[in-house]
Amino acid sequence: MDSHSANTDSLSTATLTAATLLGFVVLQIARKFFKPHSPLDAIPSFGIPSYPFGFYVGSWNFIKDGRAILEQGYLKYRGQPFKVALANRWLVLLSGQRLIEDIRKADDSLSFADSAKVMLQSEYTIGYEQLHDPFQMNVVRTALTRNIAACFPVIREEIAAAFEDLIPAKDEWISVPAMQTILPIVTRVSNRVFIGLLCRDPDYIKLTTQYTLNVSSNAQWLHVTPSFLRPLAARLFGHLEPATRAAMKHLRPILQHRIEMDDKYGPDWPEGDRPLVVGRSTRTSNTANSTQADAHFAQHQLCRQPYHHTGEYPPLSTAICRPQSPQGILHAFYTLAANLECVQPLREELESVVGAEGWTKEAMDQLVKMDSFLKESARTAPSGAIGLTRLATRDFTFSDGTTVPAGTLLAVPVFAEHHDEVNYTNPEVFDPFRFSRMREQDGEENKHQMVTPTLEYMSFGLGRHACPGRFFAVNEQKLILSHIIMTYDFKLRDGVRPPDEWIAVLVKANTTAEVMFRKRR
Ligand code: HEM
Repeated sequence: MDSHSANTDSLSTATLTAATLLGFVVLQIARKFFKPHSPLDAIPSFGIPSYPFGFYVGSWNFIKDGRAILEQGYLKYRGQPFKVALANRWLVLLSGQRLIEDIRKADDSLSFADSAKVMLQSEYTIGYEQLHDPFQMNVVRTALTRNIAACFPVIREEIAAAFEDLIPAKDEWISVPAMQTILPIVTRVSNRVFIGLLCRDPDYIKLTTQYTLNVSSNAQWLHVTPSFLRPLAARLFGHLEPATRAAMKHLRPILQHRIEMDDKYGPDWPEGDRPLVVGRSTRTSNTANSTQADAHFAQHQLCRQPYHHTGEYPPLSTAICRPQSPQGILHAFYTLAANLECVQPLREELESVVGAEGWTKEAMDQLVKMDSFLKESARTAPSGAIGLTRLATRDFTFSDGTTVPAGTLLAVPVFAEHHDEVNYTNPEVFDPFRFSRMREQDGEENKHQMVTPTLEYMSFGLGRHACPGRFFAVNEQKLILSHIIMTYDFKLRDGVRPPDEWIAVLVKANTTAEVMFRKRR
């Protein structure tokens, strides 16, 4: 190629690039001036520079520092709606009791499942059906919640076995990576309830632990992938299909055994062999007996494309897609290790209550200080900066007259609400027994519990979509923390609570910190 044609080529490339950029700028300006008026225009935006393309700069800033932007927006607009830029859409924030109450009372015009489709990319990361399927909701609401007390012996057994495997109680201090140790323990304990002793299989532990982590990381890149490419991208690079295939290798024999037992015994399935939760679920099926319904449902699932299994089979969809459970325990453990003065009062309460009642659900209900400690930990370290995410499925008008059009994504800045002095005295202070003190007042004994969502405390959401797994989750957290407190002395290797890790509005408890354990003296 001679130098003249090389120059011409680079000139035409530069011209083409400049023309493309110019075209893009003109298109954006034209869109700004000619786009139809939207009710969203009336809602003030926050964190968006006023120059052209400010939306994109704002959305980039939000990815980097979403929590701080929300806190500042909250301080400016508390009680009024404001909006921030997400990668490709607005997110409208609603705060203050009046607007939160509107969300609480709303029907399906504000949809939780559709918001998960956007925020979690649930269709590709979990399986869309999982958030809709009445089967799994019924498993959690009825079969799981009603059987918590019956599950106690196996949960306790699994906690003891898992800790002994991963943190053997020795006389000398041993150091372990906190996240890599606690996450598999919690996953294993939850899975024991759903799938029995398969929960101990190292391959299954790895699979389910990794699955939990993949849900949020894959949701992030899928969120910025153009929507028409998502099905392909998820199929090529996502975790759902390979994880489902790998899990079904383990689950298939269990399901088949359950089906065979059901065919043989029907309702008289021998008690010892009966699954703890799935076999007792109540479903909306017309099948007369629920065990049979479950077994045939599972069989039906096996016949379908693997892509859909994860979303519909409870051991996978219900137990392991809940990263909040291990996260909640990890947060609480870091906080306890950073506030060792709390250990003695918690031990005394445990010794007194469990000494009298044994390791029962009734005993867990009486652990008022433990409940307060865990609730305060969840208040100060919720699973993210926002909660109560909803998608408007039709135009929706709030009680202050604000209208959002169908398709708008909404959320409450929960972290900011949890740190507002309107809601809490000294909100920045970690006060482990603030809720147990409240319960000492006459008439307040049964209030302020961790499982009770309120307008000021939204770690489990609020209203008709408030987490149905919270009764199980809180009992599990109490049992695990109790085991740690009664079995070990522990401390943070570096002496201070390791910082949480934020990306945009999501938070993870520190992933690299080491913690130290020895047998309790
Ligand atoms: C500490 C642990 C957990 C936390 C912090 C948590 C938190 C939440 C939150 C914030 C929501 C959304 C509520 C709303 O927007 O109003 C939710 C929904 C849900 N959670 Fe949990 N969760 C936990 C554990 C669990 C467990 C262990 C299960 C099942 C065994 C579970 C099952 C569900 C289900 C099925 C929904 C969807 C509810 C619906 O569609 O109406 N969660 N959870």
